[in-house]
This record gives sequence, C-alpha cells and structure tokens, in this order.
Amino acid sequence: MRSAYSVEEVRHAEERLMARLPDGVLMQRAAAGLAAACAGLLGRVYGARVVLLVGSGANGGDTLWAGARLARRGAGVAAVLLAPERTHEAGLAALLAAGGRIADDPFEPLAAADLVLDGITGIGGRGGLRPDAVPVARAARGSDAVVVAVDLPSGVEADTGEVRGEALRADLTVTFGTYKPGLLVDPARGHAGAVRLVDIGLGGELPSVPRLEALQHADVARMLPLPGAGSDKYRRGVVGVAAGSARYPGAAVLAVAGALRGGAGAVRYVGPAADAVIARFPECLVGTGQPGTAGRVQSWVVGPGIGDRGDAVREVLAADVPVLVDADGLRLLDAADLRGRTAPTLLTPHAGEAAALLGVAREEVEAARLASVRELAARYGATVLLKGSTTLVADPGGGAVRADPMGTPWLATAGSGDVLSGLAGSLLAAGLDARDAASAAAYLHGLAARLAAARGTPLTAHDVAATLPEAWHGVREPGEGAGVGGSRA
Ligand SMILES: NC(=O)C1=CN([C@@H]2O[C@H](COP(=O)(O)OP(=O)(O)OC[C@H]3O[C@@H](n4cnc5c(N)ncnc54)[C@H](OP(=O)(O)O)[C@@H]3O)[C@@H](O)[C@H]2O)[C@@H](O)CC1
Ligand SMILES: Nc1ncnc2c1ncn2[C@@H]1O[C@H](COP(=O)(O)OP(=O)(O)O)[C@@H](O)[C@H]1O
Ligand SMILES: [K+]
Repeated sequence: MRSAYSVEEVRHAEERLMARLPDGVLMQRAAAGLAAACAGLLGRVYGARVVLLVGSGANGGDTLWAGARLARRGAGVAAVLLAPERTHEAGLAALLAAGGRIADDPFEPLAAADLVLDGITGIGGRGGLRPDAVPVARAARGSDAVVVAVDLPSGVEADTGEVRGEALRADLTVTFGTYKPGLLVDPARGHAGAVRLVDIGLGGELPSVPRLEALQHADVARMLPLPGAGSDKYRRGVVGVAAGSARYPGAAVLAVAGALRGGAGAVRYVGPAADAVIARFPECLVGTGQPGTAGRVQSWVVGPGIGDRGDAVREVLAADVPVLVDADGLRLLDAADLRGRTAPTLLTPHAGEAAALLGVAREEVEAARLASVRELAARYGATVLLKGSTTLVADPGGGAVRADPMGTPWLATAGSGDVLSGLAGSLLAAGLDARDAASAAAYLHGLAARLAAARGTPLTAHDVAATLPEAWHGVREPGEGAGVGGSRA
C-alpha cells in the first residue's frame, strides 16, 4: 500500500523527528536521495548540464544541496534564484563551494540543459506558480531537459491534488518521507510524472491512518476471493444484476460480463435484457421480472442502462444486502431510500453524475475530485467510487480515501463503466467490504485495460471484461505476464 499524508501531518512528523536529530540531517537525507535519483537519470554525471530552479524555502534548500552533490561529481550546475534575497543560505554556499554558479539569465542555461530540478515550492507552496516563475517553468518544459520536481511539482496543491493556476510539469517527482495526496490525485498527479519516494525516516512519526492510499498488486491479491475445498457456488456469493432495458440491452450484457469475472459463484440477471444476456452468457441465471423475483443474492448491482425503471432501484435498495448503484440508477436515486439501509451501499458515479448528485457543475467535480468524493460519501451516507482520470473511493465514515493508480485513458470507452459495476458488485457478493470491493475492482479494471491495450488499441469494454482473468493472474503472480501494470512509482 502506498500512503499519502497531509502537509500538516508531514510537518508534525518532521518536527518530532527533527527534535531527535542534529540540525540539517533531514535536508541532507532528502538531498542525497534526490541527487542519487538525478545521477541515475543522467547516467553520466560528469559534464552534464544541470539547472536548479530555486524558490525561497526549504524546497529550494534541498535542491541546492542536491545540486552541490552533482557539482562535486563534475556536473556543470547553474542555479536560477527566484527569490535571490531569500535563498537558502547554507545550500547556496554549498553549491558555490562545489563549483556551481548563479545564473544571471534563466533562459540561456535552460535552453542547453540536460536536467532541470524544480525547487520553486514544495509543501509550503500556495496557489499556482507566481507570474515571475511561469515563463521559467515553461522554458524548462519546452527544453530538451529531463525535468525533476523536488518533493512536489511546484504550483500544485499538496493536500488536494487541485491545480489553481499554472503548475510545473515534471517527468519525475522525487518526494520525501511520504507521498502527498496531490501526487496520487488528478489534475496534480498529471504534473508529477513518475513518482519516487525517498525514505528520510519519517515513517514512524506519521499517524496510522493516512489521508489517502493507493493499492498495489499485493494488496489486491490479498483481497481476491479464492475458492477453497469447501466452496460451492452459493457459498462463494451470488450477485444480482438489475440493469439494461429494451433500449440499452448492451449495458446489461457488459455488467454481467464484469460480474462473471469478479469471483462470485453465480450471477443472476433480472430485467428486460434477459434474452441478450443469456445469448451471450449461458452461465448466467436470467429472469425477466422485477428484482424481488430473482431469488436470494448476496449483493445487487442496479442501474446500468436501466432507463426509467425507478421501481427496480427502489426494490433493490429495500433488500438487506450490499447494493451498488450506477449510471441511470444514480439519476433515479432517492436519498431517502438510502437512509434506512443497514447493509452497505456503493455509489459509482462519473464526474457528470457526481455533479448532478452534488448540484454543482461537472468542472467543479473534476477540479476537486478529493473534496467531491468525500462530500458525496458524507452527504449520501454511502461508499462512493468517483470514476475518471483518477478514480477515488471514499467511505461515509471518513478514513483513508483510496486513489486508484491503475486507470488508463483507454478506459474512456462506452460501456467500460458497466463492466466495472458488475465486477465491483461481484466482489461485494463474495464478501469484500464496500471500500475494498470498489478499490480492488477499479484496480483490476485498470490493469485489465492496460494488459489489453498492450496487445492492441483502441479498446472496447468487451476487451476489458475479457482480460479480467489475466488481471487476476497478474496481481497474484506479478513476475509473470505482459510486463505492464507494476506501480507507477
Ligand atoms: N517536511 C519534511 O519532512 C522535510 C521537508 N523538506 C523540504 O522542505 C520543503 C518545505 O519547505 P518550506 O516549508 O520552507 O516551504 P517551500 O515549499 O520551500 O515554500 C516556501 C516558500 O515559497 C513561497 N511560496 C508559496 N507559494 C508560492 C508560489 N505559489 N510561488 C512561489 N513561491 C511561493 C512562500 O514564501 P512567500 O513568498 O509567500 O513569503 C514560502 O515560504 C518540502 O517540500 C521539502 O522539499 C526536506 O528538506 C526534508 C524534510
Ligand atoms: N481519462 C480517463 N482516464 C482513466 N480512466 C478513465 C478516464 N475516463 C474514463 N475513465 C474510466 O472509464 C470508465 C468509464 O465509465 P463510465 O463513465 O461509467 O462509462 P459508461 O457509462 O460508458 O460505461 C470508468 O471506469 C472511468 O474511471
Ligand atoms: K518543487
């Protein structure tokens, strides 16, 4: 599991750790890790041309100390000082002593650089880049150099992943002590590039529950419901799918396709698309009536392509089993029907559906995903999986939000959300709690898409569903397979 903590939590942990250590040790640990990552990228440090973008705080200090280490190994290092009168003094002195220099004009060294280190702001940054930094950041991005962000890409909001204004775009972010939420949540995540964590000894000082966490293969492997000697199809869990309509039979077929690959022992479909479902999946138990006629299930998926069948949504929500509501089901949702429920409810909106549930514009949800998913979970008293460029899962009672690291834009294809809802519903039927079911489903869905995309694109939702068994195998046997889907970091 990768964990991310807020700026406030990082600062408290840092204070406690610093109280036990000699002055400057943490900055030296950070700078050493940063310089090592840079040396790895450069291959040959001697003779490399390195430019440091240095702001007024400790983020600039880390950058100067790392620059000094590279200069000692023979790199030509020029520092662009964005706040010359407030530059980290000891760091600058170290750089100059190691043979580095201060650049009078930022643009000339940037044009010839092999590597740029962004030390304008880290966790002390507020708002987007200031006007004087904008042309410098653009010149860095426009050059042929590899751009490495120090701790965070300057200009992004560490705690939320929001980007208010302009922010630097890095190829790699070397972050210290712990991930910050902004490194795992778009739009900020899109500015970070690959992310590498440098251990500076902060771990033991951080709270046990992080703000945000991202699953890795081993976490998902532990959650997967595997059949044992005592299993039968009912004990493995039965998932009911109430989806599709005469107009949208395909949504039912795709939700069932996902449900069949989620580890439940059986899938029951009820609704007007029974003929289409049975034609495609003879292993599915089908009926044409209302959900109440389906027989016992351990979870329900309701909503994909269901049209205006609000009665089916209400009927499913009255059942005392975990219920996943998606797509049309979200439009038909009456919040009052959620209040009386004691079994878990999982809502899976995309940004547009989330915006409608919150009564705000879609753009607001996309700009503030973390706040939106938390607000939805609290307001509806349900676990919420917010789909999109970064899929997030929040529980109504708080706790760590899960950020999915596996998504790929190839998933933005009609019907892939239906596959996801079937898959997550199946994991619910198999006994996972709502947060685990939702986040494991998003992970497997993303991994399946990556595996399928490695063989050919564009992807269809059907390709994603068909590749889910390979994704299961991939998380359980990470050494094998197509070599995609390891963590980004
Ligand atoms: N925590 C840890 O464990 C460790 C932390 N370490 C490092 O320290 C970093 C945090 O350092 P920090 O607190 O000095 O803040 P930092 O990010 O350098 O910003 C400082 C100044 O920037 C300014 N400023 C604000 N917004 C701005 C903007 N938009 N555009 C431009 N300028 C802006 C603002 O000054 P202002 O101009 O507003 O007076 C503010 O004072 C952390 O990210 C990590 O790299 C490591 O050394 C190891 C251990
Ligand atoms: N830009 C993107 N990057 C990564 N994943 C995306 C992106 N856009 C959409 N997705 C994913 O694609 C799926 C689309 O689901 P949804 O919007 O419900 O589509 P549909 O209703 O057609 O099935 C979701 O899993 C979502 O997270
Ligand atoms: K930075």
